[in-house]
Amino acid sequence: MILRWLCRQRRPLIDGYGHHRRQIARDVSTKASDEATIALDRTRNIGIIAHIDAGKTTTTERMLYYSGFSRRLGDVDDGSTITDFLPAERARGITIQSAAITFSWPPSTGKHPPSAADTPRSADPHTINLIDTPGHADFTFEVLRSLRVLDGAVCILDGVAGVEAQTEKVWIQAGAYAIPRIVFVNKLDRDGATFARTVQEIGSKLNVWPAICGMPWWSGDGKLMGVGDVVGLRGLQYAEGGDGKDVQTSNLSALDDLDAKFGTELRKARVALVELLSEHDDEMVEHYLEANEDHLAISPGAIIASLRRCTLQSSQQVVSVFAGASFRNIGVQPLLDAVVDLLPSPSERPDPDVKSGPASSGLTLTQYLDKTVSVAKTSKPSLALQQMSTATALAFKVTSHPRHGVLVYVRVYSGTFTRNMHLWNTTLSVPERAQKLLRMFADDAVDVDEISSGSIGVIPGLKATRTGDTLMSMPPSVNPKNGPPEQLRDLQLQSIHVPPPVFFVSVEPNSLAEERHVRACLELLLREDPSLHVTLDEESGQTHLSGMGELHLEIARDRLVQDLKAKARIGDIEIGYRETITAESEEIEEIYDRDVAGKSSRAGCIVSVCQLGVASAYDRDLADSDQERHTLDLPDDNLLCVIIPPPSALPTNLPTQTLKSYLRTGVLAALARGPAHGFPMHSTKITLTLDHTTHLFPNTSLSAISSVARLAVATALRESAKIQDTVLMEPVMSVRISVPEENLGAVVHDLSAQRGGSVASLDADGETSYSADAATRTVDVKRIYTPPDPFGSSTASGTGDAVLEAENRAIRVIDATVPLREMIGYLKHLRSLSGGRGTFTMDVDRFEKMSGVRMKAVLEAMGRGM
Ligand SMILES: Nc1nc2c(ncn2[C@@H]2O[C@H](COP(=O)(O)OP(=O)(O)OP(=O)(O)O)[C@@H](O)[C@H]2O)c(=O)[nH]1
Repeated sequence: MILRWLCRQRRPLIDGYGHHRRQIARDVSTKASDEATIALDRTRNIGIIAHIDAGKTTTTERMLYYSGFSRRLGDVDDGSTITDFLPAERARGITIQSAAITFSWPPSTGKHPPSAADTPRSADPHTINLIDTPGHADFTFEVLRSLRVLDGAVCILDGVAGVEAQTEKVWIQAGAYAIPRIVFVNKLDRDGATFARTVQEIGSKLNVWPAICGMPWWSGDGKLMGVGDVVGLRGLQYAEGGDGKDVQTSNLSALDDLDAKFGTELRKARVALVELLSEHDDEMVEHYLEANEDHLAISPGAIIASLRRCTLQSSQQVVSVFAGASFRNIGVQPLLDAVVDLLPSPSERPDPDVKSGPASSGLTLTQYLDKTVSVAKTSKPSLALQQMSTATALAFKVTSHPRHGVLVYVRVYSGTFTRNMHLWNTTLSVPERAQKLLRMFADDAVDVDEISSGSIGVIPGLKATRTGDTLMSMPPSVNPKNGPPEQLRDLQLQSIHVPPPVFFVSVEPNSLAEERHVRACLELLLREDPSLHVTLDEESGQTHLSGMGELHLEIARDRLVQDLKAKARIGDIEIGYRETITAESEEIEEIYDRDVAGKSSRAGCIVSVCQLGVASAYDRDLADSDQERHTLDLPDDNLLCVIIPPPSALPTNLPTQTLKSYLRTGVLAALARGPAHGFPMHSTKITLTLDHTTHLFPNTSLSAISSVARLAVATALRESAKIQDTVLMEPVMSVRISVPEENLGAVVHDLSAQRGGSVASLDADGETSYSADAATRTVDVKRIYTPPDPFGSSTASGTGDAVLEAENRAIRVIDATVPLREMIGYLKHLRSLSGGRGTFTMDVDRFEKMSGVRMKAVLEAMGRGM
């Protein structure tokens, strides 16, 4: 249509058909690129983050309802939500997987003439890709991998509980990815809700200035009726018991008749908002002066623009705060407007960093592609063109769908992925094919022809791609099996650090016949969730599945047995101890010589093992030898040092990288089982020497290389254990506990006397979390404006409210390190010590050697004995 129109318009002006066609193509492509720019500008990739139970799923359900995506309001409590669709989520009423869902806000009507320059962004429909993340600490990794691909986040706070421990943690993580955030204070309908204290905690615990844009509007008897729009100077009253679509709007003069006190408070809030913005945004000062220093005369458009500038500052100092109660359908539409008005489009986000091979390249994606293009331009122009159009994406989630099979969720960072495209997985160096492309609407999928830069979409049917892998489009001229041009082969988007697993279960197929299916299910589970690990103990034949927390493994177990129908016995959840050697082994020479699948295969190597950080008797200077040393970091602080022939001395089927990779696989298999107690090895240095005259043979295969490395390391570990006993190491957690002041003594005593914990710091009086590093705290809590609450001790509004300060002071924060074993079931105990008010978060701090007495107790409890 566009093309025909252009033809008619341009025919008299052109002088030749070729020129004509080029001109049209240019015009069409300019128009297409304008459309693409507008589409990108009108896209928001956002996440919802919060502490468990703050109301993320309930709020998401409202968003879907108001956007027209769903026609009914889902309820977490009766298991009818759209985003929590896994059976385990519905049964437990919690979010486990991040769900990605796309909708339009404001609802799209199909026809949208361009808006005038001064209308807010939220006047035009935007495509919102929303990810509802889990709040439970065991799923932190799930949150992290979602944050990695988001451009902005809505942080939901529970108006009764305030800023909770998990919120602080996720807030800091979002800050580390420089993700702009806005806050929604939810559950303000509940008894005991306090907007004022929650807002103060945003300053004291999250170290960011709260800019109140929406405030609760309570009736005289303390019932939440609606919200005050501080930017638009309006009161929004929601029909009681309604679905939230019936909203009565009152301007200031109407408010003065309706609820004069609230009108006065709304004016105060506007003054405080303009004052705060003026401190962080020079343009707001200009508006203020232009408005003759009248805070109320500044236009809402100017305020929204200022809030947006502050939200997008590289280190966010000001956060816009909105109020409501999702469950009562109050305050969600203004929050949606804020998502569009304040959070960035993909084009406003920094270019992602990339690494080349295992190391960071120090370049962003665009810089990297530009660099390879300029190199290629000098040699081969066609290559330059291919690289310019390279589409790259990060696979941030893999899941298996009952109807669509394995789905890989991707965030596209450059170019456009189209249907039927040949792809290259640069992390695994394997080709893939995108036969179909989908856009997900929670559990439903719609076919699309392309997924363009800045978008989130789904590629079904990929064979190998896992969460965290980088995918790249293949130029049509290249044989897909050979991979992309050399300069691009190694390009990877930064992946996500996976912390070490601390719990495990054994998985045993019910019968030999089930083994293959169980293995396939475990493989799928690992593709979905890289924070799970599977190790196969070659000697006992047992498979161990390990993860980050008890709930994490419980859910993995349910998924394996109930959803994927793996017929296997799953053992009890146990702590993942590690084993370490205390003596250096001698050098062990191993020659592997076996028939594999009817073919004889032979390889050899020499191995010695010692404790990491202890000088080895077998360290030798390679200056005069023809060998090369390569050092490889392995999980669990193990280190592999391989001494191998230089590339020129290696057979052609064994290039250095391949040789190292197969040696590494063999060594990892041996390290999975300690020699005395069968726990994975920790802090072990392995020196493996491979001589081309004595260890490589004409029939040396890759599997023989792995096997000889595994056997030699296992023997060396046993030899070391014969010289001196191995020691167990246990996970020690870094724990942050929040408790009321009056319970502080009891909790600290319990930690140090009963649980072997060591308290690292207690916050100073009146300070909360950020006080641990007071130097980094920039927010002066006394200067934060808060409107009055109908409940609780604070009734007076204003800044520096002494009552609120006293309330803040009542909660103290303890930072400690405690062995994980002592933290099992701790939440229940903490609740009993603190009248139900204590909360905590924990992460793995380190693995620590256990004393003989402690080790004995642990082994006895496991029925193993020393
Ligand atoms: N009174 C009241 N209850 C609410 C409100 N919002 C959510 N709830 C309730 O709070 C509980 C938790 O809500 P969810 O939406 O599941 O919270 P979540 O943050 O998604 O929880 P996780 O996914 O498990 O982290 C449910 O019982 C909701 O009905 C609200 O505004 N007011």
